[in-house]
Amino acid sequence: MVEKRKPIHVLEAVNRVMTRLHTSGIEKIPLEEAGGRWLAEPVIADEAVPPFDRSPFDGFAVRSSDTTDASREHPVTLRVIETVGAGHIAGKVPGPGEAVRVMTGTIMPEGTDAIVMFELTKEAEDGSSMTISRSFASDDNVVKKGEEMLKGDEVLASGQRIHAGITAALATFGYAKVTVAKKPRVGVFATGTELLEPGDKLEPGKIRNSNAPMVVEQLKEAGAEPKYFGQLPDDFDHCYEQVTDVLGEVDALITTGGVSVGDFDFLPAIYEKLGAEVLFNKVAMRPGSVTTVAFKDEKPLFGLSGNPSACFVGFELFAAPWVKKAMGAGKPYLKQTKAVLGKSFPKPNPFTRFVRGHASFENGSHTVIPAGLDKSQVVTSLALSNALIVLPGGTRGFEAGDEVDVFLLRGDGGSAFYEPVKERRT
Ligand SMILES: Nc1nc2c(c(=O)[nH]1)N[C@H]1C(S)=C(S)[C@@H](COP(=O)(O)OP(=O)(O)OC[C@H]3O[C@@H](n4cnc5c(N)ncnc54)[C@H](O)[C@@H]3O)O[C@H]1N2
Ligand code: MOO
Ligand SMILES: [Mg+2]
Repeated sequence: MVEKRKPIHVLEAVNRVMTRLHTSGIEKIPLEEAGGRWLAEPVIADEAVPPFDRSPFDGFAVRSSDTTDASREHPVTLRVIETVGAGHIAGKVPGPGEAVRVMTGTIMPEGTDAIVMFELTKEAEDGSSMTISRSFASDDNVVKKGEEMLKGDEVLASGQRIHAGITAALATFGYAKVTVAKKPRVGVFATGTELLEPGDKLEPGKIRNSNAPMVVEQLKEAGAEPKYFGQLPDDFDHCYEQVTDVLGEVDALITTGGVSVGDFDFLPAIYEKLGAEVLFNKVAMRPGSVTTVAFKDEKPLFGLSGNPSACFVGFELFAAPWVKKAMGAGKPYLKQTKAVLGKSFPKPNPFTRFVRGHASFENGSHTVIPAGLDKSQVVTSLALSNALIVLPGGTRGFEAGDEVDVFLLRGDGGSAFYEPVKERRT
């Protein structure tokens, strides 16, 4: 007699996984390796930025009081006493009627309080003087110390994913090493006697393993350190032995296939023999209803479906946010938005459906259309998708023009929480 599983809502399933302890520990890594990781501590300005008053132009540093009477009719000529480039400090202090030639980024010479760009001056052939025909006030064209940040300011809160702009801020404030959460090591097994590797020639009854390379890639996108342990045939003893063998080496383990109720679906029995705590083994969603998550000694075991689209969705909903939270992400979930359905989806479903779709942002509105065949077994729709369209379960389908919830795949910023979509429409 086949076991009857009780489906739980997606939100409940997500919460059961995400409320478990997430610890990978922290480490300090070189700035140049920190891209894609999450800040485990806030970035604090170690100094003001800019750290000194400086010139924003190639021009002349002047004493504004010398220019008060300058006009087109009565130009003022100042003696140029020195030339200073960025990184150098003026050696002389200009007196009345004197100016210093400075380049962009140069610290303001002592005694000067305004910058006149070259284009507004007339220089003597020999460079010994220059003439201006308008007045300048104190601080005109001076970039002031601390204009951008003051010493001790919080520049960035922790929990943000490090991109090029954050790298620039880290470099500015002297973070040659950056404190980040350690990458969780996540093991991957593909189960199924029918599986061949991508380089193999097809044989009757066999298919190429697409789940393992896909999940490894999803893990990389999520920022984890994937470790692919290979394929396992549908043999209980062999699978059990392999799973127990590798558990010590990883922080989490993902398997694909073998989680349903078939005669050779051994994952449920493996969880039982391991004494793992099964959080759920049926979710009210399509695809991926058989997705199972169990914990063995605080290590999650993600039993993803063998069907490629179900495997993909199960990863994005449960494994990816766990990985990101373990890595210190403040916003571990897929980015969520609303979009207009560009094409009708007439098939009703009692469960929430995550349709692989293509979202585009044009003329100020988001439109999303289903990508390819919407079946759990389908692989190619995944290649065309950049979004999951969330269609709540109910008794009728959806029409073009309906507003729908959308999860954006591979987006840079995520959401802080898994927003409960209506799980059932009436
Ligand atoms: N009696 C029932 N049968 C099934 C149910 C059910 O509720 N009652 N659920 C169906 C649903 S929904 C899904 S989804 C699948 C899930 O099956 P498993 O997770 O146990 O996966 P397998 O049986 O091992 O494989 C399913 C399917 O996927 C192919 N596969 C497996 N691994 C890979 C891989 N690495 N790369 C590409 N394709 C893979 C496999 O050949 C099968 O065709 O169960 C339904 N059945
Ligand atoms: O769990 Mo299956 O993927 O719903 O189709
Ligand atoms: Mg099966």
